[in-house]
Amino acid sequence: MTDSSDVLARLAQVVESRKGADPETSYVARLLAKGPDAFLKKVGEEAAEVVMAAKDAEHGGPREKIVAEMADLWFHGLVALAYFGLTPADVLAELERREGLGGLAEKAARQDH
Ligand SMILES: N=c1c2ncn([C@@H]3O[C@H](COP(=O)(O)OP(=O)(O)OP(=O)(O)O)[C@@H](O)[C@H]3O)c2ncn1[C@@H]1O[C@H](COP(=O)(O)O)[C@@H](O)[C@H]1O
Repeated sequence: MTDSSDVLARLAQVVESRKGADPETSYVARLLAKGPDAFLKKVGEEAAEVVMAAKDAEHGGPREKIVAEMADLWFHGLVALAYFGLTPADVLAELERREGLGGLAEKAARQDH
């Protein structure tokens, strides 16, 4: 039995291992071989599907659909991170950095608002 809290790190390793793998046998290798336009398009599509699933759930649709679409979004996001030499740990570190800093306070402190 594996620890699901490490799944992002494990999946990132698998994605990394697919760099240069055979696009005929690996979906990740195929996406990476096609280049950024392919997986960034998927990120956009999956984000839209999250929104649609959530809007459905507002009207009684299955919440499980949000989970499935969010998983697709996170997965394609991991492919994008890997392409740019980044990992889930980088994103988690950023969230950790923001811990305790309220969004409204952060916005007020920004020059560009
Ligand atoms: N978590 C995932 C994962 N989630 C979603 N997908 C694929 O992402 C695609 C999502 O596309 P859609 O839902 O839009 O369906 P589609 O119409 O088939 O997609 P397109 O033809 O538009 O690409 C599907 O082919 C899914 O199978 C994933 N493919 C792989 N993984 C993980 O990545 C690992 C490595 O995968 P391979 O590189 O294929 O070995 C796997 O072991 C899994 O752990």
